[in-house]
Amino acid sequence: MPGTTASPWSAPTASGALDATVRVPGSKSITNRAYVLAALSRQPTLVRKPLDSRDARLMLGALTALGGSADARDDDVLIQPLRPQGTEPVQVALGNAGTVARFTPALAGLGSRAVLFDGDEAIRRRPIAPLLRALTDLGVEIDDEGRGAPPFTVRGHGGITGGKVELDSSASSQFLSALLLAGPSFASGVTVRLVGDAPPSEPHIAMTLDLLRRFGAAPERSGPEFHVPATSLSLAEYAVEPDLSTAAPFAVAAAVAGGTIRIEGWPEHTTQPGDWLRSLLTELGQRAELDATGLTITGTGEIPGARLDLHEVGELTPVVAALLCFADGPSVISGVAHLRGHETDRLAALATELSALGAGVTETEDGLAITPAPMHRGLFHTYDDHRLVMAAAVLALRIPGVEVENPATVGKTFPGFTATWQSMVGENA
Ligand SMILES: O=C(O)C1=C[C@@H](OP(=O)(O)O)[C@@H](O)[C@H](O)C1
Ligand SMILES: C=C(OP(=O)(O)O)C(=O)O
Repeated sequence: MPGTTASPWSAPTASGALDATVRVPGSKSITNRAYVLAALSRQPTLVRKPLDSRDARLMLGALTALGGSADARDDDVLIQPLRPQGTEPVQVALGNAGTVARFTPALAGLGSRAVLFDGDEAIRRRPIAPLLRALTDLGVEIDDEGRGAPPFTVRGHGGITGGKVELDSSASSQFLSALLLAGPSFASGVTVRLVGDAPPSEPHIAMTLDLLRRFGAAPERSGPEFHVPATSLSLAEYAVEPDLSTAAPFAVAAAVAGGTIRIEGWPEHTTQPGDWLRSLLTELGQRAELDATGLTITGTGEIPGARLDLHEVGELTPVVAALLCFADGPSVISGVAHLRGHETDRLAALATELSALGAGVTETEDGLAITPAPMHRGLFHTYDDHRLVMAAAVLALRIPGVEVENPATVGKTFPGFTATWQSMVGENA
């Protein structure tokens, strides 16, 4: 069984209706995009209130290895542009961060070194071959010994010509985002023509285009074709929004336990997929009110079954699946076959762990079928997946005695999760 030998976390059960205000850290997806674009800019960028977590630190480590630098200033981080110097080989540690694994190889192609990319066992199993093929087609020299997966070496030759390329981004939207983020720095820009099934996670593609525009690029999209002209990027300062996918377990907590949860700083306009939770919760009969200070969710504790296509918001699946275990009828989640290539095979992990606690959960070809049933205490395995820790916390609100294995793995995106969760429920951390 995956995981570490650290003690499990006894996740708290709600003793009554919830009443709490919570603040979640910065968005992983925005932070790591802002860091990449800042490193590719011609002048330093002050990234305000970025996420500080394992994935964000891995991104800073990668940029430092590639010739950039980052200085923490209170809650902010000043990123210096990449100044690749020297020719000796370096290494980039990927951990299990999809954004680092997918976004940084192109940056190595812009430098003049051999850069070895490798990380956790799990990242070696996650899809990346279509991206490596597209980078190769754009003139980047990559040696992966035919694996199409880490470990692989990018041999930089001082720049990337760029131009037109075909890409199958159906296994992960991050392949497309990777080419678009680096595109302004290619000599001829980049034109990506998507082939194969549509990429998942459409909001994350919109996020990439939004961030590119803020840094001065002019991406264009026409059906399956994306064009990013060569541009000199720059943005003096950029403030990161709170992470709405990290906010997801807090947002659904009021629906599960009843009561009111306020999430500070929920943006009024955003490209984050987590914003879809407002319409989901409303559709499920809860109240979600957004104003300039944040989002207030008032829940009933009663949840109807639902049929949900989560193709665009796949990373919310673990928390939504946990929520639907408390519905008053069956539910079906579809459109998320690609979750088999996330931090772990999330469909298998959720079917196994939710069933082990008593729910009727089975895998379908592209999702989960959930038949609620009385659930009971037990150890919830987390497969080194932060979002499984969050899903288990949601279950524990109504099931006494849920023990969460390896809670520290939540540090991928929110190192303070268990303490914040306990204070939301009214327990001392
Ligand atoms: O670009 C991004 O920041 C992300 C895109 C999505 O990846 P997939 O398209 O691989 O699901 C999402 O699940 C991941 O958590 C973050
Ligand atoms: C899929 C996820 O992460 P990654 O950025 O590693 O792809 C996630 O956070 O749910």
